[in-house]
Amino acid sequence: MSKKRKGDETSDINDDKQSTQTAANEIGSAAPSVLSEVKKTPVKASDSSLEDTLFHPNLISPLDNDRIRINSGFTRDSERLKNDNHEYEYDAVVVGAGPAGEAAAMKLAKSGKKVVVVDARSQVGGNSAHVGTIPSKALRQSVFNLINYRRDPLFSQGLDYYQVPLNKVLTKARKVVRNQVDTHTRFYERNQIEVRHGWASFVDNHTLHIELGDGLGFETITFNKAIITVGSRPYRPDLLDFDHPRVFDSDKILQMDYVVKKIIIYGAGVIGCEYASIFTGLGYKVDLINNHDSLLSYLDKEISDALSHDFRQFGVLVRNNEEIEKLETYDDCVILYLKSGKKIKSDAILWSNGRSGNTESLNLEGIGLKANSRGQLKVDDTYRTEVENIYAAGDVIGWPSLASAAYDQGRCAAAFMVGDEDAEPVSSVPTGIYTIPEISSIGKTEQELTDEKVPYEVGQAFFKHLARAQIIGERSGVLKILFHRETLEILGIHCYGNHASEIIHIGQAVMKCGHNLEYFVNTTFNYPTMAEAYRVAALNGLNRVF
Ligand SMILES: Cc1cc2nc3c(=O)[nH]c(=O)nc-3n(C[C@H](O)[C@H](O)[C@H](O)COP(=O)(O)OP(=O)(O)OC[C@H]3O[C@@H](n4cnc5c(N)ncnc54)[C@H](O)[C@@H]3O)c2cc1C
Ligand SMILES: NC(=O)c1ccc[n+]([C@@H]2O[C@H](COP(=O)([O-])OP(=O)(O)OC[C@H]3O[C@@H](n4cnc5c(N)ncnc54)[C@H](O)[C@@H]3O)[C@@H](O)[C@H]2O)c1
Repeated sequence: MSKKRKGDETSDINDDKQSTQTAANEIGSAAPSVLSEVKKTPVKASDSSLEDTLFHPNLISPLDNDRIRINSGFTRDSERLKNDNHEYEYDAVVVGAGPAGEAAAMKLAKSGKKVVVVDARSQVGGNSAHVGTIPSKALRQSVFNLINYRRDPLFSQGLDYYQVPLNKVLTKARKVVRNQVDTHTRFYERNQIEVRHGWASFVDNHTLHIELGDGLGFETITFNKAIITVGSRPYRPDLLDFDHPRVFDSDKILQMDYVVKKIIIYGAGVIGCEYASIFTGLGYKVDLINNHDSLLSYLDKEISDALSHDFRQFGVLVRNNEEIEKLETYDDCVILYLKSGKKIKSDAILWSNGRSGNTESLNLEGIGLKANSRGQLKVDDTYRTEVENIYAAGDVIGWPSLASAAYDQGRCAAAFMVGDEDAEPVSSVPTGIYTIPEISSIGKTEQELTDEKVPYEVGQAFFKHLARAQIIGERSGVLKILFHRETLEILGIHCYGNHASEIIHIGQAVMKCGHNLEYFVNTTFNYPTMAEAYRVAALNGLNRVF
């Protein structure tokens, strides 16, 4: 009779596994499912058939017939690259390899679909990686570093102040773009997603024409379903001659190769404000022409005011409620005439007044679709267009026109396409504006809560009082938490200051988890940190409640 000793329970489990494995091998099922079976079946010490069995480890012999098969249930690889049951070459085609297209393609591939991505550029990444988010943020970072360097007395003594050519600071941005393209190219490769380069247009609901360029002619492919993720491009009114070397939009500005002293930025949306920060940081004088009566009027009013104040401090001349009448271009300058009668002379103009969806070249008539006047497509809650097998996501559907949301929308569109039951359309998106300093927010503004007659209260933390902010030399900045004065539910968070776009995510997570303001008071924050602003703001707000 065997004796029970330390580890007996383990030996029982192993013994049980052994016997189950033998049975499993006979019917060809996989070892891993056996292991999970073992965990579910507790072994009783009094089981007499096991008591006589000695403990021994599971020995693997390459000479026996045990083989771990790929179709064990752990992976769907075996199903990948097999078409669904239909007559077309591909289960799905994704038109556009920006964030929306990439996310859609990844989700489709992971769901076992045969997918092809078509993009007009010779590299993946979309406008986001080539001319939008990535180069502008990398450029901003270089300018931010330059500003800090100039401000720091350790480095700035004896430093000649000169205007830095945009092209010079763009060197770093180009490197980041290249790295991003490499990273995203690998994603497609690793997931065995075919990528074709050329301009796509629809022949009909199941056929795509691809113009290959470079005299290579064209090809046609057939597909069961499609996702349109063609993104957007700067809106170019006929009023301006964009071929002139002093007239730029946000794509063309990345090619500017001369130094200017003054620049007009027409359009004070997100792009206009971000570039106003970049150009003043480079030492240029900026005239920022705003069609509205305040900057980024959808933001918290105090934050919009703080941005205007800081812009003025840094030499941006903000001109509100103005509209273009005409632009004259000369070899050595441009002159902007405004409807108010003003005229502004400058070295160049950056037009940043909105974007249009890239739908013209898609031959939408071929599939019975029509875009709106801004080239955007209408979709339902599942990202399906009015044509049953055609979906759309990203900038081409309009709101919110952000890379962050485009990625989620693309993934969700594909999830709905493959019938995922838990897919949810994108609804709450944080704002992240990379001016210097940054702005970020989530939830409602004071104006919205006042209009809705919600009894809210405000908690504030000014960065200049935080130890971490003082250490890193942060001069301006504020975190505002708006909360319901009775339930303490967090209703909105608004942040102005460097790292705002990171700081906001702490609040976003807390809101999403359903915690109220007390979370920030009952949680110990690292010290010194910028995150500590949440505790300071929460206490400040609670002190107002009576
Ligand atoms: C200057 C600037 C800064 C920005 N900064 C930010 C930021 O900081 N944060 C943020 O979240 N968002 C930012 N955005 C917005 C962000 O870039 C867009 O929301 C994002 O690129 C949209 O992604 P998308 O997948 O819809 O399309 P896109 O990135 O526009 O990609 C679409 C792709 O489709 C291709 N395509 C178009 N038509 C065809 C066709 N007929 N056939 C084949 N291919 C075609 C294009 O070549 C392109 O590669 C910024 C935008 C700009 C312009
Ligand atoms: N940090 C960021 O998140 C970030 C940075 C830059 C750009 N973006 C995205 O890029 C988009 C474009 O930014 P923007 O600053 O150029 O413009 P915007 O969308 O903020 O609009 C600026 C102005 O142009 C008008 N407009 C927009 N599209 C138009 C069109 N097709 N025809 C005529 N007028 C039009 C608008 O009504 C507005 O008055 C934004 O929607 C923004 O989401 C985001």
